[in-house]
Amino acid sequence: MDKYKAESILPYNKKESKSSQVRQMFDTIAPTYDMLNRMMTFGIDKQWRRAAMKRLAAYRPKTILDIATGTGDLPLLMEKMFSPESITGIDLSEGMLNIARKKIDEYHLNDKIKFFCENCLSLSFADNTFDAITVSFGVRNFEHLEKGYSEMYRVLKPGGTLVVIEFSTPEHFPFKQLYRLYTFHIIPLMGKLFTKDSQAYTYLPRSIAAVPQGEEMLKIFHKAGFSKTYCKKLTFGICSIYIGEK
Ligand SMILES: C[S@@+](CC[C@H](N)C(=O)[O-])C[C@H]1O[C@@H](n2cnc3c(N)ncnc32)[C@H](O)[C@@H]1O
Repeated sequence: MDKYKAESILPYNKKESKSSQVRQMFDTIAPTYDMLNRMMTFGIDKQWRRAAMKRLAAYRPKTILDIATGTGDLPLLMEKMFSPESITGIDLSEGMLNIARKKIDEYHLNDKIKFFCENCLSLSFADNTFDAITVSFGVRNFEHLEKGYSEMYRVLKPGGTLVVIEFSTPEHFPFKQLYRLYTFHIIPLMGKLFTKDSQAYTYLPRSIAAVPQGEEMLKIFHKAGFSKTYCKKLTFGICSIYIGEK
């Protein structure tokens, strides 16, 4: 398996595994995660998720696995937009999942949306289980990107769809320069002011800068077995949607 730069970008130290550090980081920032997300993206993250789910809705999936589900925003949006038969959300962080569970309780969706704590590098589901898999803002945190994608391929049904939403970096002047200034200077400052974990918001721009983008990301899709792949850039290239089929 190839190694990717994003895999060596760690939140805290060199000793523990990336999965363990990522879990610790999200457990710590979970209480302020939603609020800071909205603030840092000026609420545009909601539009990015909606744009991606519009594309997924066209495939009419009935059973969906949302990987790195976090506080559960994507399952709730899917339920609202096209109401599939069932949605399973998995995440490494119990802290994030507890917030997701509270939201599902509030909306009385416990029968339809289920959350489990697991690492997506070794999923507990049988081969060919889901019609679709979604991952929003999760893949840059994976310890092994190729392992993550090959597990997704394994549990997806033949003909099933994978939709990945991930940050990317604008390539052209002046957005490239403005974006760098914003992510490397303003975001860490906000993180310091509003969370107990200032390192989490220096990890964010470093991990975005290192994650494979565009064609490079699609190459990893192909390596895992996905076909009919494409990438759509949003908002000057700040966010990208990647789609592939099994
Ligand atoms: C930036 S949050 C995104 C949450 C949510 N998908 C969203 O759109 O807001 C990234 C999430 O990925 C989870 N995560 C990272 N690596 C993971 C892995 N290997 N397996 C499962 N979850 C993982 C983290 O715990 C965290 O909740």
